[in-house]
Amino acid sequence: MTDTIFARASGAGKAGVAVYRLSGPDSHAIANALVGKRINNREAKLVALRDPETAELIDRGQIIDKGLAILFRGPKSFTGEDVAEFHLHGSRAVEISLYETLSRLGARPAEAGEFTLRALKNGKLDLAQAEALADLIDAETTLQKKQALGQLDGRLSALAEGWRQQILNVLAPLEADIDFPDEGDVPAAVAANAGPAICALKESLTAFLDQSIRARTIREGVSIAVIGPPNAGKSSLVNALAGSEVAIVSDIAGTTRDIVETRLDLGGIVAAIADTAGIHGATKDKIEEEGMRRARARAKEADLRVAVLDPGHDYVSRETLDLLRPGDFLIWSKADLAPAIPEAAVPEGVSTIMVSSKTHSGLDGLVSSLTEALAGGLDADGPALTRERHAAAVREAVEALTRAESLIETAPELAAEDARLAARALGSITGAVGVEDVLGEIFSSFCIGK
Ligand SMILES: Nc1nc2c(ncn2[C@@H]2O[C@H](COP(=O)(O)OP(=O)(O)OP(=O)(O)O)[C@@H](O)[C@H]2O)c(=O)[nH]1
Ligand SMILES: [K+]
Ligand SMILES: [Mg+2]
Repeated sequence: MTDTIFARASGAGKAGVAVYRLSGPDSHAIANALVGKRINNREAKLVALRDPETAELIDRGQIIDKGLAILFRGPKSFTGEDVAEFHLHGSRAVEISLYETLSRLGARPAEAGEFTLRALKNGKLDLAQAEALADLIDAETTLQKKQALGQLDGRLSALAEGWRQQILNVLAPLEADIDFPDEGDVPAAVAANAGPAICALKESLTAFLDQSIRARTIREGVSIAVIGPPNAGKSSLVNALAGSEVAIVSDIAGTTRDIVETRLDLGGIVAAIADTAGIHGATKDKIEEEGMRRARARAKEADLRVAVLDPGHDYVSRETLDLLRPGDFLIWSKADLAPAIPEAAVPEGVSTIMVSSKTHSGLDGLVSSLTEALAGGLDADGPALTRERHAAAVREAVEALTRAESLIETAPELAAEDARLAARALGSITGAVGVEDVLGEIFSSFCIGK
């Protein structure tokens, strides 16, 4: 027997309206008892909620609150079970007395993600869609929202299911031949058909994996490290990009010691941009040394590096330039002072831009170049392997198909087994097979009430 669960579905804290949700076999009986009469299915009704045990007392009991009640009869509800929703005032006191009463009437507080888990178990959405729901709730940029909505619509699910079906189609004649062999081994015709089909699918999976790596940046965001010698204008640039004074700026070399991180929305990509300590030769200052160590480490692990050099300096920091990789940026700072750009051997594939953090000249150009580098050509609408879990499943399928391909002529039973493994791996994307063990992990990242 399933429990009846409840939680606040809207955000915590004081609010004009808060939405509470009950799901489970007793949810309608409990709702009707609170309201003191039967509520019709899918009809929003303004009601007073009372604790039924005190309702008979003087003054017809204390009301919990007045608000809207809506019932959804399963399976036509979010969870697929009977669901009741109350739209009450977002007050701590109302919440406390509602929770007390609901608990006494036999419902229990929901665990994180439990509503969605029930929806999954009742086939209202699959695992990729449940993940998309979490992504939609977490979405900070329009691009993230677009991607999550597409995934929620079942675009990845349809693709993964299609691949799995293709494998099953190849597998069926192969298995038939293994189970009922006319001759000793698989007829050449079956192997001749299955081989190319497996190979073609393997190729499309591999291509999809490659293209999906960038799509993940929409969901996960990217990290940018701003690096350069002391006083180059790194903190000033980060402040200009962020539009606020996130880092201390001064004319004293060595102002920034710790890494100062802030978030930017670059064309829908969430970028965590890190200001770092100035990198230069050796120092006797232990704190400065540690700052430089952190700066170099951050430069190495960031997705993109923006080096800042002051053209007015009488040297060009080779140490900084050596940290750059193709696709990174080199900013000549303090453009308003209009110094001549020194002759520096710029590493290959690095774009150079002149910027003044004081007058903001060149700043828009930098923002659009960064945006183009990160979000250019990204298709948020298409299906994508937005999580490592999806990519791992596809990689596993590719490996199994590669083995199947090589075994199809010599050991068809083993080839069939590998093809089954590949189908299983792809099925785990939507949760069609073998996901029980990961469910806990996925749903624990949900908020209570989702
Ligand atoms: N005129 C002008 N001055 C700038 C510009 N950018 C930075 N400065 C000045 O350059 C000095 C150093 O700037 P910061 O932003 O602190 O430099 P930094 O690279 O973060 O320095 P450290 O943290 O010490 O490594 C300050 O006096 C800034 O006002 C600019 O675009 N134009
Ligand atoms: K400084
Ligand atoms: Mg600084």
